[in-house]
Amino acid sequence: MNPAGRLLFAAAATASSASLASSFHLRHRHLLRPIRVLPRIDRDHRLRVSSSSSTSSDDDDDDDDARYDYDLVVIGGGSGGVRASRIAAGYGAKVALLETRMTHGKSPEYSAIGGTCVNVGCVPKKLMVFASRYPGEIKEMGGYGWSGATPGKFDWKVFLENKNQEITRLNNVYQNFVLKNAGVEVIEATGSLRSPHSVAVRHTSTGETSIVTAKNILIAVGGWPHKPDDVPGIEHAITSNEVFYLDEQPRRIVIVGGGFIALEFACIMDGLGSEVTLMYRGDLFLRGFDVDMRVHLREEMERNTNVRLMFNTDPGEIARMDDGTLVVTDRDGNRVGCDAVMYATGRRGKIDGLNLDDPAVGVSTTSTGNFVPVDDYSRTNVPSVYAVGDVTNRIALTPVALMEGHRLADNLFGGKDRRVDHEYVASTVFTTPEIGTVGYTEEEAVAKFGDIDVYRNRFRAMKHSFPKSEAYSLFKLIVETRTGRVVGCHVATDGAGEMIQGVAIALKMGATKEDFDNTIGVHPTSAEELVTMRTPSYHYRGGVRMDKLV
Ligand SMILES: Cc1cc2nc3c(=O)[nH]c(=O)nc-3n(C[C@H](O)[C@H](O)[C@H](O)COP(=O)(O)OP(=O)(O)OC[C@H]3O[C@@H](n4cnc5c(N)ncnc54)[C@H](O)[C@@H]3O)c2cc1C
Ligand SMILES: NC(=O)c1ccc[n+]([C@@H]2O[C@H](COP(=O)([O-])OP(=O)(O)OC[C@H]3O[C@@H](n4cnc5c(N)ncnc54)[C@H](O)[C@@H]3O)[C@@H](O)[C@H]2O)c1
Repeated sequence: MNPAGRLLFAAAATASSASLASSFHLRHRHLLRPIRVLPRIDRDHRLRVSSSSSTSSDDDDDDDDARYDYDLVVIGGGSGGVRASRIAAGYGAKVALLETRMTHGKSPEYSAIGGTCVNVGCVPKKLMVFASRYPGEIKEMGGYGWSGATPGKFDWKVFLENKNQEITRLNNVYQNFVLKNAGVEVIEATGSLRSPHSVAVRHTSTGETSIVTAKNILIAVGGWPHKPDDVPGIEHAITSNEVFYLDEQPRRIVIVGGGFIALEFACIMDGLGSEVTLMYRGDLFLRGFDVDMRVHLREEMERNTNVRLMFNTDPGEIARMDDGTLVVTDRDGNRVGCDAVMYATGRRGKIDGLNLDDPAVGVSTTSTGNFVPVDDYSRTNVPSVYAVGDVTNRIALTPVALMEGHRLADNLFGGKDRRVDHEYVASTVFTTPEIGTVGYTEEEAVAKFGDIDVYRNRFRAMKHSFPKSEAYSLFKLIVETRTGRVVGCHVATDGAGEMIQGVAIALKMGATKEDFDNTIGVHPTSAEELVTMRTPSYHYRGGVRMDKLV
């Protein structure tokens, strides 16, 4: 199971998405009702009512569609919201999408059209990953015969300026091409629910609020970084939102957390030349990932980065000094001086202000985490209100939000019946090396299947071997013995993200180890290891590890 999903679905610690889904159904039986698939909508056939002058009533007669201003109002212009509205409009639905800002920036929102991923997530993060890897490349050049190369000096301001230009370009593409061309009405406004069929629209430019009505409402507001509130001085700490807009590169940074964001930024900031201390409260970071991969990454980071790894520790206090620097004192009294403290301690649904708990709205939320629970069709407990993406606390990844939004639009307006499918979702932690993963970890597979065969190889890739760098790759395949099916693949290597995408297709199709064996490799690559590991490294029978079968 995808680690992100596994963590998020911790309560439903079952091993397949089918069982995840059924456990979800048991817990949320009250949410379930038969899905009603609508016929394709004839765009020109419908009565259109100006959004500002609407007087539509809110009672629940679904058949009288014409009295609503829109077929669909989407709150939140991120991955899930953009995809749902674009596809819905493509089917002919009248769609309005509300997003608080059209341009990213250092503002209370940080995000803008395109959502977290585009503005303060995947995209700027990946640009920073690219920037951070040049020094490593240059270090190895000597082995290849280049002399005199040095990485020079990283200019944070230049990078940020270029990054900001790129994100502004993407904001424009989303607003003026992706959505406009699809026929979606994009409104720069903040939405909140007034009833199951009406949304208050607070326009960002004027501050004025109007009410629009919709046959269907989609909550796609995403998430927001969460900082614990029991640490004195926590107000001095930044999150991933702010790190993309810091005026200066912190010379020393303390990063708190042990998940995707903490690990990625530890490697990024190290590569860019900051002194990094990673504080993680557990024994080993990336909980939920295959244990071998976690250990391997720790070893690689210890050997090849300057990141100071502090486990079993948590900040007890953050204090600002007279000179503006910060001191983090951990719960054991260790003091670490720095210029910035970044918390990457998880994210919560951004539902504040959505008015969901108003009795006139009545959308259920979780008691912790500000999430909106939904079923396999992304339905909330209120028939006309749906939710997709991070706010639903399923798997917090962009492609998952895209799939959820797409399927919802297919169901509502495309005459289809498509449940969301969270099985075999691949993901990658963009550390150096990257950790790519799809399917079950070794630990999960043993617990679920009892009998498994594990193929494992640790090696030095040709690129690093030649300059004699101490950088290693680790590849693992987890095979269910009974069926021969490959149920998990985990790779720690350069380009793991590019590699794991292809493997995910094979696993999704149910590929067996024999299928992998019958596949001819691409030579010379690291990826060919996936089809050349012929002998199991060890086995489990009845849940017991055996180095050799007897
Ligand atoms: C630092 C970081 C790095 C990441 N890297 C990756 C990665 O490499 N790969 C990956 O797959 N995922 C990554 N993610 C996760 C990914 O960004 C999210 O899973 C994805 O953006 C979720 O999409 P969404 O549609 O649920 O919400 P979002 O993309 O968060 O979009 C929600 C939008 O709604 C707007 N909004 C909120 N409330 C309102 C309101 N009331 N009215 C109007 N608008 C509102 C917000 O401004 C926001 O733009 C990363 C996340 C972070 C924080
Ligand atoms: N490459 C990617 O695909 C990518 C990158 C970044 C983020 N994401 C998505 O965004 C989500 C959020 O990322 P994240 O890293 O913030 O969350 P996360 O859930 O991955 O990690 C949170 C970490 O914070 C720790 N933590 C939680 N509360 C704490 C506390 N009070 N004190 C100390 N530590 C605490 C947890 O133990 C965990 O290690 C991820 O789960 C992932 O789905 C994906």
